[in-house]
Amino acid sequence: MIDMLDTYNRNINYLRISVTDRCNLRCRYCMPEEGISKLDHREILSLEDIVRSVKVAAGVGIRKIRLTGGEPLVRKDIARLIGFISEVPEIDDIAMTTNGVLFADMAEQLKAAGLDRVNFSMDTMVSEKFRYISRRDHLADVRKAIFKALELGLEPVKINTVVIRGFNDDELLDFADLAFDFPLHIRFIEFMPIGDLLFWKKDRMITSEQIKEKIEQRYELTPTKLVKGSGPARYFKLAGGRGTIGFITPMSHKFCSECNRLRMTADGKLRGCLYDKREIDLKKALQSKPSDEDLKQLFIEAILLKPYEHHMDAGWGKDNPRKMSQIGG
Ligand SMILES: Nc1nc2c(ncn2[C@@H]2O[C@H](COP(=O)(O)OP(=O)(O)OP(=O)(O)O)[C@@H](O)[C@H]2O)c(=O)[nH]1
Ligand SMILES: C[S@@+](CC[C@H](N)C(=O)[O-])C[C@H]1O[C@@H](n2cnc3c(N)ncnc32)[C@H](O)[C@@H]1O
Ligand code: SF4
Ligand code: SF4
Repeated sequence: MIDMLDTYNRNINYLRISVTDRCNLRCRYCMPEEGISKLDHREILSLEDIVRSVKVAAGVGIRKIRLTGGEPLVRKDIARLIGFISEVPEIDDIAMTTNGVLFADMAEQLKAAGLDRVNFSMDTMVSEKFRYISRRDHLADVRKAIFKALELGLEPVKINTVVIRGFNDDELLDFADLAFDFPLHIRFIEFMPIGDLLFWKKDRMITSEQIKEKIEQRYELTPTKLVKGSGPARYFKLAGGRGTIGFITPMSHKFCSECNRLRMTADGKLRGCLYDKREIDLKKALQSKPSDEDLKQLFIEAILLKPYEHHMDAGWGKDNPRKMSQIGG
């Protein structure tokens, strides 16, 4: 098995696949109320194309796959896709990032297909606030999903919470309590200026330092490296508690020097960085009956295109056509 290093000597072993740009929520920071122009069925990668791409990617060092979206669970053949990916011998971790709305009823099927673990997004634990931020009434389904994942042992079970001043910064201790009471890993994410910035304001962003200070009013925090994962979060144990809290700090402390990832969009573009609009057109290549070696070269090209770091300060740019839901986070 090979390791693939990029231009800056980083080992790229993690592929995030956005399987659809559709979603059953409309989070204000991610999607407008009317949704986004939905890709036609023919424009998105087929199940076969995704599986073939994963096999090729495994040949250039990819070991971890994360399925994301849009909302990955609205893609009809998602369990079959997981089943096929789990047969690729080099892949040792299949994870998903989901809003959880459809998860509880599908959980057994997903686990049986080979899903190893799940990260749920939940920004608030208050029903009216959930309705406000996601423009839909599904908090109860998300909670049910989280406990179902725990029951099935899809561990570690993580929760992604984008912290937004004036919206959920009054709930930080409630989230910490949740991690104290249950074996859950709550990750506070710094709000990023991505997409059409409909909800973004600089003063809505709270740094992880500020969040940590607030939590230390109630809990003693000790760093831990024991939470399985491939992402940038830094974790802390809560003295006496069952879970952990984590911080994802794209704004206050870039983690690009440890970047290990590549992204594939639903319409088949390889993207070297969340924030870099340059893309490699895998879908177009797939239409011309390429050899595996041809495809492999495209993956290598995308890896070598990875920038040293993001330039969020320079802004998203009007010519950057994608929104967060079309990249997958
Ligand atoms: N700037 C930046 N933010 C990222 C990157 N990867 C993840 N994030 C942020 O962190 C959030 C959570 O990521 P997840 O989809 O849960 O995946 P992960 O943290 O890589 O997953 P683990 O393997 O469980 O550690 C994303 O939605 C983004 O907001 C990245 O490469 N760059
Ligand atoms: C784009 S969603 C896709 C997967 C799935 N629909 C979900 O919500 O988990 C992935 C993650 O991106 C996060 N996200 C979206 N916009 C963001 C922003 N501007 N800043 C930080 N995180 C963001 C969401 O909170 C979610 O955890
Ligand atoms: S963050 Fe996830 S759940 Fe919310 S609108 Fe975006 S894709 Fe959908
Ligand atoms: S912003 Fe780009 S370079 Fe930095 S960690 Fe994320 S994907 Fe990697």
